[in-house]
Amino acid sequence: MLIGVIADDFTGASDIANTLARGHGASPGLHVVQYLGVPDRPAEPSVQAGVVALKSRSIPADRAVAQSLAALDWLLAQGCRQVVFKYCSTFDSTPQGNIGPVAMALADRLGARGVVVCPAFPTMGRTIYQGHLFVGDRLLSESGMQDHPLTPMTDPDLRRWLGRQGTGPVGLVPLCVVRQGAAAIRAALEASDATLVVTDATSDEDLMAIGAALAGARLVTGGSGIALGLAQNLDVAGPGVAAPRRTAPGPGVVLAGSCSGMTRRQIEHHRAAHPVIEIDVPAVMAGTLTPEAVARQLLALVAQAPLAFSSGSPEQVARMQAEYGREAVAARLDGFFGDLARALVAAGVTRLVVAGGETSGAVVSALAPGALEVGAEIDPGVPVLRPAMTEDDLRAELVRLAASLFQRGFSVGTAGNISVALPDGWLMTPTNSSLGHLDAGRISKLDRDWSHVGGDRPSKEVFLHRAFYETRPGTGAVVHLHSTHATALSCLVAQDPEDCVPPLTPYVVMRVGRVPLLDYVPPGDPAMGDLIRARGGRNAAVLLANHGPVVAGRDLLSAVHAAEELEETARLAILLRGLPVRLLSPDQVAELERRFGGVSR
Ligand SMILES: Nc1ncnc2c1ncn2[C@@H]1O[C@H](COP(=O)(O)OP(=O)(O)OP(=O)(O)O)[C@@H](O)[C@H]1O
Ligand SMILES: O=C(O)[C@@H](O)C(=O)CO
Repeated sequence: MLIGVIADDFTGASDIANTLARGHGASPGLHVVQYLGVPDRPAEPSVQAGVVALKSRSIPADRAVAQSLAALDWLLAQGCRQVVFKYCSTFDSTPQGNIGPVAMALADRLGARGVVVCPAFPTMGRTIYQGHLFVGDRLLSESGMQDHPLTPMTDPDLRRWLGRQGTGPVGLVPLCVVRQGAAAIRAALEASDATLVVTDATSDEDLMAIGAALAGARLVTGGSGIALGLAQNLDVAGPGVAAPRRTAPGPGVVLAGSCSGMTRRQIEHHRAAHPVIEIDVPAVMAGTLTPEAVARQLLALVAQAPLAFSSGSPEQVARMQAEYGREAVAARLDGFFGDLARALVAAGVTRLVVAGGETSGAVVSALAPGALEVGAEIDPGVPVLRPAMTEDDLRAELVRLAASLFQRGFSVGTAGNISVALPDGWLMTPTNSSLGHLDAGRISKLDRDWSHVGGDRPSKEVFLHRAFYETRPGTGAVVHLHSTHATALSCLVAQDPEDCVPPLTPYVVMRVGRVPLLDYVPPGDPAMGDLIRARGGRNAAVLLANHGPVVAGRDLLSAVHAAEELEETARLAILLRGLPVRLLSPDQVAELERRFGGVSR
C-alpha cells in the first residue's frame, strides 16, 4: 500500500477513494479499497491506496483521536508512505473538535510539521481563499452550513476554527504563493512554524500544484480534492480499467437519515410522485417503533419506489439530542436503519438509495461488512463500491472464468495458468490441470512468502506470476495462456520487440498497453521470471517468444478481459498482415492514455 487514508465518515471515504481511483491529469488512477472501520487483517498486496472509513466526525474528540490513531497504525503496518486525513469539504466540526485534535495527534505520531489543511473541492464549489472556506459564492458560515444540526459551521475562517479546537497557531499558504507552483508551496510549508497550515485553493490546478508539493510528506489533511495530485508523485502505472459489473435490476427503496437542508428538500421533491413515510424518532427511541414495522409499510408500497426518512428539522434534532444525548440518538438510528435495510433486502429489495454519511455507513456495514472495491465514478465524488470478494468467491470465479476461456478455445489441454491475489497470499491453478475442469477446493494456495500451503501443487510457472506481483503494484491477478493468435505473434520476428502488438483499436491501448516480446526461454526456466522482472513493472502484458502471452490486471475479471483483448488484437494483426493498415497514431494513443489512464509507463 502506497497511500493510506483515514476518513471521518463513510461517504467522505468513498469520495476520496473515487478521487484516487479515477486519477487526474498526471496522477494515475490507483487500485483503491475502502474498509469499513480498521480491518483486523492485512490488506491484499495489490491495493495501492487503502481508505479506512471511520464514523468519527461527530463523536467525542478523544474517541475520534483514538480511532484515528488505530487506523494510522494499521495503515503504517501495510507499508503506507503517505497518510491522508480526510474530512468534509465543508469542514464539518465543532469548537470541541474533531478535525484539529485528530490532525494534531496524527502529526505528533508521524513527527510531521507544516502539515497542509485543505478541504477545497472546487468541482463542488468548495474553495479556500485567505484561509476562508467558501461554498459557491458564499462564505461557509452563510451557506446554510451554519444551521447544520450536528456540526454548525458558524465561522468560515479555518485558522480561527482550528484554533478554537486547541491546535495552537495555524499557518497560511495564500493563493498567491500556491499560484507560484509546487516549489514555492513546499518552501512555504517547510518555513512555517505551525504544525497545521491552511492552504488556499480555488481550482483543480491549484490542487495539482499542492499535490506535487506534497511529494514525500508523511501526513496530508484535506477534503477529497487534496488527493487529486498525490498519485503523480508515485512511480506507478494505473492498474488498468476496472472490469464493468452489472447493476441489479429489481425493486428499490430510498432511506434518508441526513438532516441537511438539501436532503429535506429532496424528500419533499420525492413526495410529489412517490409514497413517503416519516420514521417517528421519539417512538424509535422509546422502543415502540421497530424496523420490521417500517419494512412492512415500505414493502407494501415497493412498486412505487417509496422513501422512509428520519431527517428532522434542526429544532426536532435538538429536542431529541437534549432528551437522550447525541450519541445515543445516532447509535439507535444507525442500528434502526441497518436492521431496516437487512429486512428489506431479505424480502427481495435489490436497490437501496441512502442519504447521509452516517446513515449510509450504517446501512453498508449492516449489509456488507468488510472491504469494498472502488469502481467507476457515477457523479462527482461518488463512485461505485462493491463488496470485495471472499476467498471462496474468488475460487468460484477462477473456476468459472477458466472454464469459459477453455470452452472458447483460449486454452487447450493443460496449457495456461492463472493466479489471483488474496489478503494472505495467492490462489494459483495447479500444475498439469486443465483450465476447463478446475476443482475450486483443489486450487493451489500459496502464502505471502510464496510457499505452497494448500490444494494441489501449483503451476511450475509460478515465477512468471510472482515477477508481475512483485514489480507491478496494483496487480490483483495474472493470466498466462497459449492462445493461438497471441502465440502466433510470439513466433514471428518482431519489427519492434518493445512494442510487438500494433495499436489497432482503442481497447488494446486502454486494457493492454504496449506489449514487449521477451526472449525465448524453455518452459519452467525461472529465467523467464527474470525477464519479466527486468521490465520493472512497466508493462501490463508481455509475449514470451514461441510460447504465449502473460497478462496482469487489477483483479481477475480485468486480467481475463485484457488477455482476451490481447488475443483478439493478435488475431486482427494476423488477419491484416500484408494489408495497408491504418494504425492509431501516437497522438491518438497518447490521448487514450490521458483519458482512460495508461496501463504502460
Ligand atoms: N430526527 C432526528 N433526530 C435526531 N437525530 C437524527 C434524526 N434523524 C437523523 N438523525 C441523526 O443525524 C445524523 C445524520 O447524519 P448523516 O451523516 O447521516 O447525515 P448528514 O451529516 O446530514 O449528511 P452528510 O454526511 O452526507 O453531510 C445521524 O447521526 C442520525 O442518526
Ligand atoms: O467532502 C465532502 O463534501 C464529502 O466527501 C463528505 O465528507 C461527505 O460526508
